[in-house]
Amino acid sequence: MEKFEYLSIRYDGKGLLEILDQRKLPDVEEWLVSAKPEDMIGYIKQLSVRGAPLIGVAACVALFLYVNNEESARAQCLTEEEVTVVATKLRDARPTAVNLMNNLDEMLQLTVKPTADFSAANLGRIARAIIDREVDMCARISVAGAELLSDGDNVLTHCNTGAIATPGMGTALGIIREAWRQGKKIHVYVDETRPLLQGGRLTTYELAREKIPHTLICDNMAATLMAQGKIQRVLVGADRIACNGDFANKIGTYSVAVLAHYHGVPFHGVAPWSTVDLLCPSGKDIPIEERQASEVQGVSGAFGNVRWAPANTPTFNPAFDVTPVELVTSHILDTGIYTQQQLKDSILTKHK
Ligand SMILES: CSC[C@H]1O[C@H](OP(=O)(O)O)[C@H](O)[C@@H]1O
Repeated sequence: MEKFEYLSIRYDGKGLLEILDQRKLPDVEEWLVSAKPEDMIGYIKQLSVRGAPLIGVAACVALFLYVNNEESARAQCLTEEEVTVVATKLRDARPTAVNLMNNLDEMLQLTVKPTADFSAANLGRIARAIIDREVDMCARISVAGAELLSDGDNVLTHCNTGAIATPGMGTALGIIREAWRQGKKIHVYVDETRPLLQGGRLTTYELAREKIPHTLICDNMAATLMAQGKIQRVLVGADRIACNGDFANKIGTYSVAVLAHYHGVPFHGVAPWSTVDLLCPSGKDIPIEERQASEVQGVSGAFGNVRWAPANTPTFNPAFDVTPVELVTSHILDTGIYTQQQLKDSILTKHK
C-alpha cells in the first residue's frame, strides 16, 4: 500500500503506521506507532483513534499491515480463517460506529466468496479504496451541506466531526469548512461535549487552525442560545444510521435535537453512506457503548487525570445516544440530502 498522510493517521508505505493521539490534543501533538492489531485495538478503545469514519479506516490499515508482515515472514498468503480472526478482534474494538464493521466486512470480501483474495496486495488495494472513498464522501457531503448555510448563520456543532475524525475534510465540520472556503461568513458555536470534550478540545483545535470564527460553550448553554434566536442550524455527525432514519451519535446529541425541535431550528445528521446500517431496523437496535466511570467522575487528557466526584461515585456513561428520525430535519449524506421518507425509500432501494 502506498504511503499516505491525513490529519490524524499516516502510513509510510514501508510498514510504519502512526496515529495522532487524540486524547492528548489540543496541547500535545503526539504520534503513536501501531505495529500490530492489538496496538490499534487499544488506541480505538481508549479514543486515541476516534470518529466513526477514522475508526473504520484505521482498523482496515491495521489489518492490512498485519497480513503484510505475516505474509512477508512466512513467504505465503494467510488463510481466510487467519485473516478473519484478526479482523474480528478489530471489529469488536467499539460496538456503535458501524463504519468499523462495514469496512472490515469489505476487507473480508464477504460478497465475492469463494473468489476472495486474502493476499496483502489485495487487502492493501481494498483498504486504499476504502480510504479514497471516505475522502471523496467527506468532500461530497461538505459541498452538498454547505448549500444549506447562508452568510451570517450561527451553526451549533456537537462532538468532533472534522478532519481529525475522518481521513478527509470531515462530515458536519466539513460542511462548515466548505462554507467558510466559499466565503460564507458563518460563526460556529461548539458544544464542549462532556464527558470527553471532543468539541472543546478537537473542534476548537480544527477551527482555530483555519481561523474559522467560533465560540466554545458548555453543553448546558445551547438551550439559551436557541431561546435567544442565536442558532440558525445544528449540524451533528453520526455513528450509525438505522433503516428508519433514527441514528446514534455522541451522547448529548438527542438533547440538542429536542432543543432544536422545540425552538424550530433545522437539525441535520451528517455522515457518509458507510454509516448507514442496512441490517439495523431502528434506533432501538443500535448497540450503545458504555464507558468507564472515571470519565464522568472527572476528566482526563493531556492535562492529566482530574477527579472531582468522590472516588467510586456510581456513574451512568453511555458514549452515544439515539435521536429519533422525527427530530431530524434531514440527513446529509454523500449521496444527497434526505428527509425521513426519502432516506427510508433510498434504503429500501438498496435492500432490493
Ligand atoms: C465524523 S465522527 C462521527 C462521530 O464519532 C464520534 O464519536 P467518538 O468521538 O466516540 O468516536 C461522534 O459521535 C461523532 O459525531
